[in-house]
Amino acid sequence: MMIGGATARVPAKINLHLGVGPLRDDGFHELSTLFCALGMHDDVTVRPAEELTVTVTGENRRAVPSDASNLAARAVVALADRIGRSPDVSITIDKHIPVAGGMAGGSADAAGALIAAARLWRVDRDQVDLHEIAAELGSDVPFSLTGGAALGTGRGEKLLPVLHRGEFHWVLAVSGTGLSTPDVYRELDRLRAAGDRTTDAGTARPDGLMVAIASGDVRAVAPLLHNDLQPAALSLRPLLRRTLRAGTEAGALAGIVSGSGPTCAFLCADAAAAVDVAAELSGSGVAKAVRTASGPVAGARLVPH
Ligand SMILES: C[C@@](CO)(OP(=O)(O)O)[C@H](O)COP(=O)(O)OP(=O)(O)OC[C@H]1O[C@@H](n2ccc(N)nc2=O)[C@H](O)[C@@H]1O
Ligand SMILES: Nc1ncnc2c1ncn2[C@@H]1O[C@H](COP(=O)(O)OP(=O)(O)O)[C@@H](O)[C@H]1O
Repeated sequence: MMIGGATARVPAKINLHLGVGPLRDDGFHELSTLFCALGMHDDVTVRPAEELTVTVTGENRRAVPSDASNLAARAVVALADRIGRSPDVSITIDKHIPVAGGMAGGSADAAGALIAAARLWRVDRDQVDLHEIAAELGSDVPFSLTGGAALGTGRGEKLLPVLHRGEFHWVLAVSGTGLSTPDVYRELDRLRAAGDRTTDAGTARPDGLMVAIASGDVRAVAPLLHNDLQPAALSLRPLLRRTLRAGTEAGALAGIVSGSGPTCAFLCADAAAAVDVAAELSGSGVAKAVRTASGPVAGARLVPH
């Protein structure tokens, strides 16, 4: 039977802990990070076509490339190369994850394209290791495939599932313009070269936070959120200090820059508190858009047509 198309739904991520070690010879930094997948998704649909095309729809479609540089297109080409077939498909991305926001939106689309194309082409996933292809596409792509909560090491591509209980409720303050991930890592290197490393977690494992996540106790989790990239993101975008302050003043338990930023993520006591914090932040004018989302949620998965 010929399949007409396949759609994958893929979550955004935040880093509950992002410890950045030294710059490696390959240009990446050694990480110790605790990823958490959030209930904010892109949908990626792959259909048979005469040539490889990318169409982007949805509220965050602007600034997403629709040529071969799109990470979803690169994912399809990588899988086609691996199994020795033509990559000619049409890819449609329904984009809801902020672009260049530190929430792994491009990685989500790559992971979605991989599992959707694998389904369309009936790839035997016991024979073809999608995780390995994902890691070649980007450091965050393997986590977009697996989702949940996971400890990421290496450059972020080596994953260990982390025990978690219950749901945590977040408010996301989204900026109008993104930050480039390499620029933020470079800024961290510059700040480190200039001296102060006292707040750096480096590659130590976040054991206390892992215990807190397993307990499901949001008040134990809140004070342990940490991001070594935050000073670099704040250095490039000083106005984010105001956003972080506004979130905690609005009643969040804690606020943190998400990954390389500029999205700020606020942990709230429960779902009702998240709605209140979101309403207050929306009125404060410190963000282009304010969203709520909870997690951990599942990683990339196929959805019925
Ligand atoms: C910072 C994080 C935190 O999860 O994500 P975002 O917040 O951007 O989503 C990740 O480390 C981003 O992962 P990802 O966006 O997949 O990065 P990649 O495409 O692999 O690498 C882009 C560039 O980021 C820098 N990079 C990335 C990962 C890493 N461990 N060290 C690095 O120095 C390098 O300059 C690299 O060339
Ligand atoms: N499918 C995609 N979705 C979003 N951005 C993409 C995609 N493919 C390529 N890009 C490029 O990747 C850059 C980083 O985007 P994104 O993955 O959303 O951010 P981040 O690395 O901060 O999580 C964007 O500026 C864009 O040019």
